[in-house]
Amino acid sequence: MDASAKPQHVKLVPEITRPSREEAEAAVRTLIAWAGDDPTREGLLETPHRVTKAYREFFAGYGDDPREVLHKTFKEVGGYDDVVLVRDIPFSSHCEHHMVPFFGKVHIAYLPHDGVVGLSKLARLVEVYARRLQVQENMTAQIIDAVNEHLNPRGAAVMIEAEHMCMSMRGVRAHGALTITQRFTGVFAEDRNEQDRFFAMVGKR
Ligand SMILES: Nc1nc2c(ncn2[C@@H]2O[C@H](COP(=O)(O)OP(=O)(O)OP(=O)(O)O)[C@@H](O)[C@H]2O)c(=O)[nH]1
Ligand SMILES: [Zn+2]
Repeated sequence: MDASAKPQHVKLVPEITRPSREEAEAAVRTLIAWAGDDPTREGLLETPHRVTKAYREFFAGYGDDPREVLHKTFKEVGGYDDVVLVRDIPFSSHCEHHMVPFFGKVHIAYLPHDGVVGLSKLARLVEVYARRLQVQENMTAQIIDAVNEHLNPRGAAVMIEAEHMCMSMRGVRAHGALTITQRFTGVFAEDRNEQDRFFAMVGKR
């Protein structure tokens, strides 16, 4: 869809002035030199172009609207109102502190109130927020807030398990350390049994 055709509510982050492609490529050349290499050598000549192209993909989530992902619900579900859980949704994102990847799995559960959403949409919702500069806690909160706002469930639960490259490739070099964040709302927050059921379904007990 043409970006200009998107509705106003797409503007999820404050307006920023996006630099031109040429300016972004010049910045990549600067970083190559900062790394200690020669941006004019043959193997690196096209790299700034590739990097700016890759950035469009890595950070495509800024142009995505969770409302568009979750607006369509299905009500003919035979009265089904028990938990719907999609677990092990793979994601990769970039930490906003170092701009290096963190990646792992997201588990999302909700107790339907007024219809259900297409299962793929929960994975699409993860992409909306993963393809931005992130911290894991914020991504956890944003996902559950979107589920609550757009599906109005009786309860929701989100857990993210991720490895942060800024903690393994550099800095403390804690290879394999896993960060787990979780958030419960509604029935999941109030009822320990529902939380336990969630943990059992994601294989955490
Ligand atoms: N809470 C949280 N911290 C994160 C996340 N991603 C990266 N970090 C942390 O952000 C912190 C930034 O700390 P600073 O002291 O400002 O930066 P630094 O000197 O590069 O820190 P070190 O990684 O300890 O070398 C580090 O502790 C990272 O591990 C995240 O998703 N959530
Ligand atoms: Zn980091």
